[in-house]
Amino acid sequence: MTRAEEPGTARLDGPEGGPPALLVRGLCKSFGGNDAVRDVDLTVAPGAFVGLVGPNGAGKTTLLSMAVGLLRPDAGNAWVAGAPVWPAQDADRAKALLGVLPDGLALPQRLTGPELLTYLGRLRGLPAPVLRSRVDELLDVLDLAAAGRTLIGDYSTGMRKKIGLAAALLHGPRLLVLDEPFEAVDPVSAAVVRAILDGFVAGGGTVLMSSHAMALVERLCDHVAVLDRGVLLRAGTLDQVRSGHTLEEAFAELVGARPPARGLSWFGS
Ligand SMILES: Nc1ncnc2c1ncn2[C@@H]1O[C@H](COP(=O)(O)OP(=O)(O)OP(=O)(O)O)[C@@H](O)[C@H]1O
Repeated sequence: MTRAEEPGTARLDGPEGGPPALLVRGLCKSFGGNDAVRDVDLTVAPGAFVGLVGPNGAGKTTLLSMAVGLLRPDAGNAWVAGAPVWPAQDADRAKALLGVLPDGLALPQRLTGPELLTYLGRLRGLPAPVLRSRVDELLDVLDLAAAGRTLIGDYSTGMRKKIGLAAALLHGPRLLVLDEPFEAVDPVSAAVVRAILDGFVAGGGTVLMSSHAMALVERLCDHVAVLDRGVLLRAGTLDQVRSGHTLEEAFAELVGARPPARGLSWFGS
């Protein structure tokens, strides 16, 4: 069954069968009295490609961070293919299934891209020949091979995003959770990333990604979730959420009135 539901709860279904790729129940987080995420429920079925959209400050990063084990929730939990994300000491199975590209990823500045991936692959216990060939392939496909001797501290923003994505993909996860994966990525690399993600979903993987790029979400995702002020306003298939409009129009309608667009007074005539 695929349907859009009431605010605060949503199912995002793909093919039937098995536990959800990601189950979120009652996630809440507040910072100093500001409710960043309010009691969010979300069910993402295996094989779904979900776009999480919302205005600046809507709570997307906070929600994704709690769902993957990077930020402790005030309440609620998440499960990856039935494996709990919280408490942290019970999250080994969930983390093995997860590939994460966090917002503002803190990367070791004094390692090169190949060193970082090799280090992470060893931590994940990948056999040496498998690790070597995956590192080479990822660097090649993401156009980072030529920068093999460059320290990550000297990477551009887009290169950092790509090495972060490579790190998320390295161990062959079943669920990718990506915070703004296309931010600062050049158009040629973006096409590569799109192809990687399409192939990942075609192979049975599941993607949940946040983005502000509505056209990109419409092009890539089969499901959309709209978050505003910490509340999940709507979730469902792309067509359900768009309901006959463009996603941008539907989004503007859902998140409601904002101050009207206007120029700056000191530039106006
Ligand atoms: N560590 C923090 N300390 C205090 N407030 C925070 C913290 N992290 C997030 N917030 C607040 O929580 C709310 C949600 O922030 P969040 O970064 O999750 O939004 P977002 O939807 O990802 O925004 P954007 O699209 O601008 O990246 C905002 O009001 C933000 O100021």
